[in-house]
Amino acid sequence: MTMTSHLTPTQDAVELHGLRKVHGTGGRQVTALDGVSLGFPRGTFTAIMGPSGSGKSTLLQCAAGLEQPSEGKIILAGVDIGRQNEKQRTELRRKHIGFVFQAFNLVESLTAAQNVELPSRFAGRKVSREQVEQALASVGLAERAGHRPSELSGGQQQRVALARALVTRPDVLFADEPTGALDTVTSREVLRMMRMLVDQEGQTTLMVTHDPVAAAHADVVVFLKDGQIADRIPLDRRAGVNNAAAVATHMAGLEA
Ligand SMILES: Nc1ncnc2c1ncn2[C@@H]1O[C@H](COP(=O)(O)OP(=O)(O)OP(=O)(O)O)[C@@H](O)[C@H]1O
Repeated sequence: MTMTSHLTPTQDAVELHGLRKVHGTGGRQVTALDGVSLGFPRGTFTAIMGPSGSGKSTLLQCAAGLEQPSEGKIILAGVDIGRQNEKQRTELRRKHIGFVFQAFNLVESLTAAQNVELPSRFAGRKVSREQVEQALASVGLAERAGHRPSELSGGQQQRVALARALVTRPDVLFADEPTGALDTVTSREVLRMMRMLVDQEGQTTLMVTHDPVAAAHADVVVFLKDGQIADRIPLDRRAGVNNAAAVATHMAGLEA
């Protein structure tokens, strides 16, 4: 079991300590995470890559408090979530976490602004009209607040989902294949927006992706293999497109 520590405790928005996750029981057990210790520093953008089945989604789900690890500890926004009951964890997620997924999950009959507001309203937390406007403006969609999803491009719809995730100003944004359903051009639009949110608003972001070009927008790429950290490479932002090539080469090495 690899126990290499990548923690920088004083600055991390999320800390994972010796995380293990075993799915299933009896003879059908699968070890999805096998001793992962990793920190995600505040205000940085981390991409998580790795071959299919390497544990990326499990890591994201555990780090976000959606799945319970079999062993290990998760500190989110300074709180040890293993010590919390389900209700406290739900509250912690609502307060401190935003999510975007491959599917935009927007309600077709509602406007962009109403979609941004809806989850907070469900959670019993009122967000003001200004907060909604600000969230849409932060993803460059101030002019589209009154439009329904069908009147927006795929990239714009994902940016609405991004605004919805960010309207409560979460400590950490979790993104699981956020550009998986988008074409190359609209992917870039969403990734540039995510990068800008990190640079301008200090939005801590954690993204699972298969796409080296998407990962190249991050500050650090963590590579998983067989539930363990195979590598962690910091990217030099000045290297631009060369980063995507370096990430792709690294991935190919892991898949070989
Ligand atoms: N609910 C579950 N029950 C049983 N096994 C599971 C469950 N969820 C995940 N696994 C297994 O755990 C391992 C890691 O899965 P995970 O989805 O985290 O990998 P991944 O790297 O995100 O894969 P992909 O890139 O294909 O989405 C895989 O072997 C998977 O089959």
